[in-house]
Amino acid sequence: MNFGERARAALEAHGPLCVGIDPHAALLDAWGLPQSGDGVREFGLRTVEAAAGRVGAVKPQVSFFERFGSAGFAALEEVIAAARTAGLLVIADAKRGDIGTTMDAYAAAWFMPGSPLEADALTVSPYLGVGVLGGTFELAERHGKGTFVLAATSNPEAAGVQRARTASGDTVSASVIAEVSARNAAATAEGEWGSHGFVVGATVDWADAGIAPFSPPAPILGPGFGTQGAGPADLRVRYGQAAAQVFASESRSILASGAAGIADAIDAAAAAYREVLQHG
Ligand SMILES: O=c1ccn([C@@H]2O[C@H](COP(=O)(O)O)[C@@H](O)[C@H]2O)c(=O)[nH]1
Repeated sequence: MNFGERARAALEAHGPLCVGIDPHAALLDAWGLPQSGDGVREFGLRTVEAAAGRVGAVKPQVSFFERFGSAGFAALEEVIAAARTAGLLVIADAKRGDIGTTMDAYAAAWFMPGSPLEADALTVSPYLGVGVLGGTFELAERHGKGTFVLAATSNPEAAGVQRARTASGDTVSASVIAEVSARNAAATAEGEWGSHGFVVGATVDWADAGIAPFSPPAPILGPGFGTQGAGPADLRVRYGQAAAQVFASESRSILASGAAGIADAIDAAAAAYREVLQHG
């Protein structure tokens, strides 16, 4: 099964909630864990244990592991492996973007079967040109992996770059979506979801971003829920017809409940998103 279809199956089985694994320094303190590789390992493994069976996907934020160097990366390897063993889709949020030959090495790190950091999908930046992602797309497709391309990110600072107009008059966000959609169409059988999804923040006004109407046959990663201000109702308000395609990503809002409360927090949030999908 390609990644697009695996994402679709996960969304159908579990609903939209995607649990972010972001071991901020303050959260490590609140969880009573050390500021070290051991701390982020324990934080990640406890989050995975709580998420398993409750949601379809987790999104480890690589930066919070990277700050502990090799110990942090060793911890991340364990967290990713535990999540995948538990049947969770792992979306590695590393936002890789570089020239094509360098991207190929990133793709090998995150997609090659047996690689220490093997994940199911990776966030990638198209801002060196969508063309640099060709080798990454190809390796992902070959191994049933996927990408989430930064199209319209949740942060307000993105507007200046992403809402700018290209020579055709489209916004940069819209042109990224069009280029990646063309790749999906060429690489995917009729009726299947493509393996290259889009990051479209839950805080983004689609008319302003020039991306409405937008309902691609591909998954959407929607950060911006929870601490950044969007709530479950924004699944319909923001994503409209594409609501059922969205992994609604929450990190701090769930992780703040602590190790003792995280399972209940995930249950409550997951139910709230499913309710919006079922009853509007
Ligand atoms: O547009 C984007 C893309 C990625 N992110 C990442 O998602 C989480 C959000 O964390 P919260 O605690 O739920 O706010 C974090 O890892 C970001 O790097 C994003 O926020 N916006």
